[in-house]
Formats: sequence, C-alpha cells, structure tokens
Amino acid sequence: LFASLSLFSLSSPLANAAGQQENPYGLIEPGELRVASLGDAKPYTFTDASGNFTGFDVEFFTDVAHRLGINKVVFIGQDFAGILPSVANGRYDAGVAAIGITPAREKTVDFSSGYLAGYLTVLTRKDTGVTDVNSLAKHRLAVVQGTLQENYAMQHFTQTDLVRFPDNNAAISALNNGTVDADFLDYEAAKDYAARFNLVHAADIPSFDAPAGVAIAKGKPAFKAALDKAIQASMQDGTWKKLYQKWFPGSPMPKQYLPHSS
Ligand SMILES: NC(=O)CC[C@H](NC[C@@]1(O)OC[C@@H](O)[C@@H](O)[C@@H]1O)C(=O)O
Repeated sequence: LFASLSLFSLSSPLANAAGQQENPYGLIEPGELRVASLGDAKPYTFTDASGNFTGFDVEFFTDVAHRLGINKVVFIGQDFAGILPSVANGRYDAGVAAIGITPAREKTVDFSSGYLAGYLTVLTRKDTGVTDVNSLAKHRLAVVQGTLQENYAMQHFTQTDLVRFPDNNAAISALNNGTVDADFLDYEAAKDYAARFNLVHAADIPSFDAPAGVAIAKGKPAFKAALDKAIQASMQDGTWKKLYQKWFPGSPMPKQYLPHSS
C-alpha cells in the first residue's frame, strides 16, 4: 500500500508531470480561457441583444480554442487601452479584439501570428465638410485611446484636434451629437456604424503591416506555438474563410489567410 501511495504522492515526478500536462499553456484556470475583448466593435467583436459576445474575432478565436482542446472560453469587455496591460499582468489569458501586431506593442505582450488585415477608416457626418484626410485640418477627430488610430492621427493629422475616448460607443455618440466632426476607427466597424447612423467614410487607410493577432503575456512559448498551429489549421481547412464571408460579406479577402494548395 505504502509503495503505491508514494508513487502518486504530490512530490513524485509522475504527479508533477501530470500536473504540468493539465495546464501546458499556463492558463489562469486550467481548461478555461479568460479573454479580454470589446463590446462595441461590431462585427469584429461585440455583445448581442442578450449580452453574449459574438463577431468574427470571437467565433474565430473560439474555434482556435477548441483546436487547443479548450471548450470553456469566457470573453470579458474592457476599454481598449486596458486590454494589453491586463493581458501582460496575467489578469486575462489572451486579448482578442482586432488588435494590430506592432513592435511597440510587442514590448509588453507577445502575439500569435496575424489573422486579419484591413483598413483604418475616418468616419464622418454628411454635413461636416470632412471629405478626405486633407480636409481634417481644424476639425475635431475622435479616437479611442490606445489604438493604432490614435497613434496614426498624432503622426499624420497634426493640424487636427484629437479628442480621446475610452471606447467606440462614446466616440460614435460624440460624432452623432456634433461634439466631434469625425471618428477614426476600424473599417468594418465604421461600415456598421455608417449603416446604422447614416454616416460616411471620408478615408480608408490600409493597415496591412499591422495585422490583428491574439495578444498573450510574454514568456509563454508553448501557448504561442499552439495558437499559431491552430490558427494555421483554421485557415487551411477553410474555417477562417467561412467566418470571414459570414462577418465581412463583400469585403476583399487577404490571400495569405486562405487555404494554400501547396
Ligand atoms: N478593436 C480596436 O479598437 C482596435 C483598433 C485597431 N485595429 C487595427 C487592426 O488590427 O484592425 C484589424 C485589421 O484591419 C488590422 O489590419 C488593423 O491593424 C488597433 O489595433 O489599435
């Protein structure tokens, strides 16, 4: 009896090995993924009428999680600026919200391989006289804090008054109530808000050099490798294409994410 007990005592290498196997990706809760996301970036990621998270990023990442053998995926809404710091300090296992991969961001977090490349859009009302990036000068432009749009506007729209908001909802209501003349956000979200509030695109700026990736804490090579492998598999078997066509109908499809015949 004693021999058998010692074999499975906590200190035995077998038990430790088993312990390691239960949580190979260093998750907060083994077998569950806690994911920081946004509630107002439809159709990338948003909460539907019953408060459930859905959208391209949500369904794509849930598929990736299933490929990792993880079936419990909990999405939690955050202000965008808080997502990367919270992922870096271990409050979440991942950040998934059309988060562009950039060297600056890679100083605080690691990213999976990219899964979505598109445009940054200047969205405006029909009455503002903002018809392209050159007519932004002397106007007020909303940006969500911490986004690539904020960075881009600070570098390129130097004659424009930048007004910073915590999230898309606040920025869009400022645009609708006239507090700002335009809002700088992601293309597909801009398209959705334009349809809902009779707004127009004044400019669509490519952001292909910063494709969206899954943000994870630094120092988790096994987790990153597993994510990259699952993302690749999702693209190769056509899941990525199916979800893209579902959530971004009519949008051009970046070829690098489609099944490769090779
Ligand atoms: N959800 C957000 O508000 C994120 C805003 C912004 N997204 C940029 C981006 O990742 O959006 C998805 C794709 O179009 C990428 O090419 C693009 O860089 C950012 O990463 O800062």
